[in-house]
Amino acid sequence: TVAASVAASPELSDVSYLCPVTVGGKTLNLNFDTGSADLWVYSNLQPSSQRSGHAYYNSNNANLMAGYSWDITYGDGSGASGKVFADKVVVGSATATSQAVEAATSVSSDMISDIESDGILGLAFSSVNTVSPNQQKNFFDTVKPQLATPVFTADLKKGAPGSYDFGYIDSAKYTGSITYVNLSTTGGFWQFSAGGYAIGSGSKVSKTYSCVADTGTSLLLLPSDVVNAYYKQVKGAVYSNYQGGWVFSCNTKLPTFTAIIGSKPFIVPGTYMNYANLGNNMCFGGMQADTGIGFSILGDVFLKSQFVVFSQAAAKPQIGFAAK
Ligand SMILES: O=C(Cc1ccccc1)Nn1cnc2ccccc21
Repeated sequence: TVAASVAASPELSDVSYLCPVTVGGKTLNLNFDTGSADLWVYSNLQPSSQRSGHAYYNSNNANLMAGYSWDITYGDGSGASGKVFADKVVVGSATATSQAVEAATSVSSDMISDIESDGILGLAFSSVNTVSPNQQKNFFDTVKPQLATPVFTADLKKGAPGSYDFGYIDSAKYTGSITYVNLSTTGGFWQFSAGGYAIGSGSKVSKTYSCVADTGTSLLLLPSDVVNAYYKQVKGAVYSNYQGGWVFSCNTKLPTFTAIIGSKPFIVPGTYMNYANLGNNMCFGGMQADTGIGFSILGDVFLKSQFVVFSQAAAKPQIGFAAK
C-alpha cells in the first residue's frame, strides 16, 4: 500500500497552492483543487501563444481516448477545454498507471496569465468530472485501491509550503482531535453544514450555513449578514464597488473569525483576513460575500488555518478539521 505526500507551494498572496506532478514523464506544477474533479494540463495541442511561460504535456506518445473531450468552466468564469489521453500520473509515491489526462486545446486568458500553474488536479468527486461521453475518475479515485485507507489531507500554510498527503493521516501535522462531519449532499463537492460563527472575542452566533471546502478558491466566501457583521468590527472598512469587495487600511487590526463545525470552534487568525495589498495603503479582505453562489465557500483563507481530512473511510464521506 501507498502513503504519498507532496509539497503544496503557495502562489503570491496564497492565491492557490501548486504541487509537482509527473504526467507522462513531464513534471508539471498543478493546482490541487477540491472544488473540481478534472485533471487537466497545458499541452502541445494549444496554440504556442497560450503556452508561453507554462510547462506543458506532450501528448504525442500518449494513448488518445478517441472521441472523448472535456470542457470546464469555474465559478469565476475562467475555464478550459480539450482532448483526453490515458497516461501515467505520479504524485509523490502514488502512481496512477492509466489516469485520464485532460490535455488542453484551449485555456481562458485569465488562467493563461497565471504562468505559475501548468493545470489543475481536481479532488472533488468524480461525479462532477466533465469528460464526455463517459465521465472519468479523478486522481484520488484512480489511486484509492492502493492506499492503506481512502483519505487525503490538506495542510496548507500562510505564505509557506504545506502538503497534501494521500492514504494516511499524519498525527504530527495537527494538535488536539479531528472533528468529522458528514457531507450534507451527494452533489459532488466536499459540502457540509456549519452550525454558527463568532467574530473576534464576540459571542457565538447560531446559524446553519452550507459550506464547500474548496482549495481552488482563494477567499472565504460567507453569507452577507456574516460578512457585514465582520467588517462592522473593522475600523474604516468600506465596500468598494471598484474593487468588488470589502477593503480597509492595511494597518488595521483585524478580528479573528471562528466557524462552528460539528459544534467545535475553528479559528482563522485576523492576519489571514488581510488578503492582498491594493496600493495606497488599502488592502482587500480575505472574507467576502457568497452572494449569487448558493452556498458558502471555505477557500484557502480558511483552509490554511486548519488541518483538513477528506475521507471516504467511513460508510459516508466525511470532512474532518483539526487545529495545528
Ligand atoms: O469555482 C469555484 C467556486 C466558485 C468561485 C466563485 C463563484 C462561484 C463558485 N472555485 N474554483 C474551483 N476551482 C477553480 C479553478 C479556477 C477558478 C475557480 C475555481
